[in-house]
Amino acid sequence: MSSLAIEVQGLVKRFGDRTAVDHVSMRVESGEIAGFLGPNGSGKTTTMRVICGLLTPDEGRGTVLGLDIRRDSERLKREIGYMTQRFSLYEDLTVEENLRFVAGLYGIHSITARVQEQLEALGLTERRNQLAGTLSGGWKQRLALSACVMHRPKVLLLDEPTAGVDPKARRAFWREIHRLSLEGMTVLVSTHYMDEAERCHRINYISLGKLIVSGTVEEVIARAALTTYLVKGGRIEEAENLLRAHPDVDQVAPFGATLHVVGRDAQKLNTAVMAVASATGSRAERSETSLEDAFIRFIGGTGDTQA
Ligand SMILES: Nc1ncnc2c1ncn2[C@@H]1O[C@H](COP(=O)(O)OP(=O)(O)OP(=O)(O)O)[C@@H](O)[C@H]1O
Repeated sequence: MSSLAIEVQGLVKRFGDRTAVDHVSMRVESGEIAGFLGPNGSGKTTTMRVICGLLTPDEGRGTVLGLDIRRDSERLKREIGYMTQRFSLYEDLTVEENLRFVAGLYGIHSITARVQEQLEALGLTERRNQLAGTLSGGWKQRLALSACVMHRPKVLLLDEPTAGVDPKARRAFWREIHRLSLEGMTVLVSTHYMDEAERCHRINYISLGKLIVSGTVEEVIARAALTTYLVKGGRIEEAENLLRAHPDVDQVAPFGATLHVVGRDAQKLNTAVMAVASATGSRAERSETSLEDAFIRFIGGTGDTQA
């Protein structure tokens, strides 16, 4: 079998006259954590639903674990774990009862042993008798993840699993994702958080239904071909206004008392930044371009204003 867990080509999904997914091709290697990023409404959820066989594409083809996403959709549903954005648990059941219920749905034979294993794997043992409704957001997500991998899927699709969860709980959640990946699970995860994108082996960026760029974080940043300066000190507000109005400057973003200044033409940006720094008594220094800068540049290229 190929080492590709997910391979889709030219996927198109329309809702009426709206094209939610527009000729998307994507490959995810086995055991890889692939990030799926893009503005709201750019087509991430729809693409995931097509990949797991819940929606039939209008055009295009694809395989997951060698299974055809159109023909083998019923088998696919058993091979894939899918955590939706609003994954719901039974709030008036305990953690353990929720897991036992899910194990029953999947027709798992030795439910007690499997549930015990899942409780331990996700650090939920101490909370096994707690009502799911009383868990914090982070623990609810861990329980949801636990439910989604109960049937030991080889591919896991996670749709914004950590939205609204605090940083500590997000970190714990990502430890689980990495653990599952080390065990050989392939993960496709959508997120709006840049730090989460950086935890992925590769990322895919979609805008207005079109896949704009795929690659490692370094490759994606390099593809944006941007130059970045940090400007600080002096009359910083005046510097910000001048830089914003400058034709050779593409982005100006304040981070505390520092301006993050980005441009496509390194030479012209250098000239612009140095002139403004000198006029306003500020200091300017070259800096690394961030993933966020790169994404904003890609959105600029597609005319999507939803970022
Ligand atoms: N069942 C549906 N019927 C009609 N339009 C839909 C349906 N599902 C999605 N859409 C539209 O398709 C587009 C893509 O939506 P989708 O939910 O896939 O985006 P997304 O990238 O997951 O967004 P978000 O980050 O907000 O979750 C949106 O314009 C959405 O309104």
